[in-house]
Amino acid sequence: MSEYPLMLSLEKKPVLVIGGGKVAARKIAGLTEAGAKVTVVAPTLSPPLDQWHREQRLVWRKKPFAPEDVQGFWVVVAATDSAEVNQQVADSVQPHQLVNIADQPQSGNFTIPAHFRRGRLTVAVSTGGASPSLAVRIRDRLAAMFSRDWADALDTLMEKRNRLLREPTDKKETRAKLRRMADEALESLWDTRVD
Ligand SMILES: C[C@@]1(CC(=O)O)C2=NC(=C\c3[nH]c(c(CCC(=O)O)c3CC(=O)O)Cc3[nH]c(c(CC(=O)O)c3CCC(=O)O)/C=C3\N/C(=C\2)[C@@H](CCC(=O)O)[C@]3(C)CC(=O)O)/[C@H]1CCC(=O)O
Ligand SMILES: NC(=O)c1ccc[n+]([C@@H]2O[C@H](COP(=O)([O-])OP(=O)(O)OC[C@H]3O[C@@H](n4cnc5c(N)ncnc54)[C@H](O)[C@@H]3O)[C@@H](O)[C@H]2O)c1
Repeated sequence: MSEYPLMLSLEKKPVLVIGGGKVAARKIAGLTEAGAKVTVVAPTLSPPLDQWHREQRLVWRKKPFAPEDVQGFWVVVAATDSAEVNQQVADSVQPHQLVNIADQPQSGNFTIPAHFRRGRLTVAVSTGGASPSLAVRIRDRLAAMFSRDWADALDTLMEKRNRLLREPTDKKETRAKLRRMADEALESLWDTRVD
């Protein structure tokens, strides 16, 4: 069976990260960028996470993981260096919780794809855990094909689209215009490489 790709709105949502090391820091960077309210359960924090804690960008519960810690969190990420603890996290969540297990993807119910952004454009690459290193390499090759100009172009497209959708014109005509706008953007920006 294949996985279902989705983009998750995490603004103000409580997210629990177990572990305070290198991998946890990367996940937390992405989560806070998405506006999540991150709580970390870990006996120790790496220097960057300790800094974020002092800046009150995360809540730190200084302790080893216990199964009841997952209660009340919509999203849970296990990123400790202990396979046993990570598996314990997977075993503690309820079926309605989203859980990512950094060292045993099949024990969780979501993984994080390698990705890059150009403003509102997100390009994500997943190998479903087959080779995270290959996903990163493919991501890097694709990223080189997308200049920074895509960000502005998408803002402009969104404005134009919203304006068009408000106009009381024929639906067919609107759709044709929207497609033409997309074609023009693609024509002018495709393969405008990053220097
Ligand atoms: C894309 C990215 C997103 C993110 O983590 O945010 C991500 N891994 C990244 C980095 C990275 N991963 C690894 C290294 C060290 C090796 C190296 O340097 O190559 C580095 C680099 C580093 O840590 O610096 C190795 C690794 N990864 C996993 C295992 C465990 C295992 O599979 O057993 C092992 C150890 C076994 C091995 O080596 O294979 C597991 C997972 N890693 C995934 C995603 C998910 C599947 C994605 C997919 O396949 O589509 C999945 C299943 C779970 C998850 O969702 O976490 C992020 C890109 C960062 C960026 O943007 O640059
Ligand atoms: N998914 C990925 O992208 C990816 C990439 C590389 C490695 N990994 C795997 O991720 C794991 C973490 O790697 P790392 O480099 O971040 O390790 P690390 O050594 O930098 O950090 C480990 C953290 O786990 C915490 N921890 C240990 N026991 C704990 C417990 N009982 N409760 C709560 N926290 C506890 C420690 O305090 C520490 O903060 C490893 O298992 C590694 O195999 C995953």
